[in-house]
Amino acid sequence: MDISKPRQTVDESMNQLSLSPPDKPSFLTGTVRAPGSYSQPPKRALKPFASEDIKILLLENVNQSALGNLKEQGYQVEFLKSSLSEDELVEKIKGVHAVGIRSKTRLTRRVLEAADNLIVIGCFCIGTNQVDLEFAAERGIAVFNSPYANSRSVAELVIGEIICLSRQVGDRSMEIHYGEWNKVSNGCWEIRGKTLGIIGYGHIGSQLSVLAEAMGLHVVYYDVLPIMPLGSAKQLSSLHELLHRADFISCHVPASPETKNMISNAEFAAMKNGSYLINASRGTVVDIPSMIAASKSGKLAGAAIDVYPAEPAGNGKGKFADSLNSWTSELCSCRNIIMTPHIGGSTEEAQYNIGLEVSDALTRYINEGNSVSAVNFPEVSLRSLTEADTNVVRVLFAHKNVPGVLRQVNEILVNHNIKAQFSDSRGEIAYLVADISDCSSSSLETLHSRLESLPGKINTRLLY
Ligand SMILES: NC(=O)C1=CN([C@@H]2O[C@H](COP(=O)(O)OP(=O)(O)OC[C@H]3O[C@@H](n4cnc5c(N)ncnc54)[C@H](O)[C@@H]3O)[C@@H](O)[C@H]2O)C=CC1
Ligand SMILES: O=C(O)C(=O)COP(=O)(O)O
Repeated sequence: MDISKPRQTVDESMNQLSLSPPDKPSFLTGTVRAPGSYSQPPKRALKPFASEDIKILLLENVNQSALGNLKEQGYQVEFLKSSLSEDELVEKIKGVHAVGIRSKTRLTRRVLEAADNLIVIGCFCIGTNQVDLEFAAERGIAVFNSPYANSRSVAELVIGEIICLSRQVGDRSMEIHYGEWNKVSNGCWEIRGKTLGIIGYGHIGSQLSVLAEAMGLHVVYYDVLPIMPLGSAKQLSSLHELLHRADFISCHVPASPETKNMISNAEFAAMKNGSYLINASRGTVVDIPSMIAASKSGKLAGAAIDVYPAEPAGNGKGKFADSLNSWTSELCSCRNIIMTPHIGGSTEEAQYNIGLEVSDALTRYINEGNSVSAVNFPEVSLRSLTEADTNVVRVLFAHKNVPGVLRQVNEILVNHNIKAQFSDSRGEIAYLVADISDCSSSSLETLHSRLESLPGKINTRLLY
């Protein structure tokens, strides 16, 4: 069903709202859950449609906290443990209103073109490089993520890896698993007094900085933005200077054209002999064949890699092989290389919190049109309606950011009392939310079709 179109009339909806419990249908009785405030009088649950008609597709084993949260809303939720290929998604996404993914699932232009009902995407992770954000916005699809719920988990893993690399724990552990006793101190160091170079001093890089200083490391960092140092850390003006000074180098930049292969032959050449590299950001950031060469030449004393240019869609034996990345066996043969299967953010705490945060964002957007914290869309929020706001309809109108559209919209809304209105734009896209009163059922149908007929329209939703 097309959720953008009014299904029940306002009068019917109001009648249902006036029922008293326990007769009131469950999808109309609850108050809309929003983080933080529960103001008086109680919020009125806006529903554009019966909740059971909302279809949500959750991929990549998103945490059960999200599943519970979304099911509580009455939505139909399909839950899959692994990711899907582009071809599979093109079929699967048809009729879906919201999709939840993690870092693996690629929502390409082709997938989004096939998404006939999609209004919102939830990335249950930090990175959003796997989604065509610009095209999603052009289609009026808002994208949300969890900007820092797993930052601490990544920073802690990196701290552990710095010590493990420095003491060659990975190699010693592997040897003893195969029966070899190899008690050595050669090339094993304390980390105290060594220098950590952090590339990308954002949420994760800065957390790492604090933990590292507490362990006695000196911290230097490089970032394209001027960022206030924490503790005694020092920002350097060039990547080259960082490579030249650091004993340990850890990458915490997003995937972008600028960061693609940012650590390659020239950068390995600029590093100190016997330095260590850690990459728990994105697989595109480090050129692995160059890293293998640096490891074999002794330039690198060790490395810890959590992310890869190609990663398997789901768990399973034999999936991380040369067929995925041609250099896999060569990498596995290098000494003192710790390899982990993209687990930087995979802790119970992080996943539970991400599940709640992103499912809340999806629910707020579906139920109230609230786009605050969207990563690709104008951020607009109106106060929640209360039980006292009877006969009020919320209009959600995404449109092209060109002159004259707002005037045309207001010409359509002019026959109603506009109780509240807020509009904002982001690049080519604008988004208007308006609460209007005095809507009869017939005017609602007309309102919807008139807004839909405007030339600048991207999509229209009415909540009532
Ligand atoms: N391994 C894992 O499981 C996880 C990996 N990640 C990855 O870590 C990345 C970083 O995460 P956050 O710290 O939360 O991101 P963030 O956005 O808070 O910080 C990134 C920093 O990199 C800087 N930066 C961007 N381009 C740069 C360049 N060319 N050179 C130098 N600095 C540059 C930015 O100015 C920013 O300060 C994410 O984009 C994600 O790809 C995030 C969470 C878990
Ligand atoms: O948060 C991120 O960007 C990550 O890389 C973690 O991704 P994941 O949820 O483990 O697929």
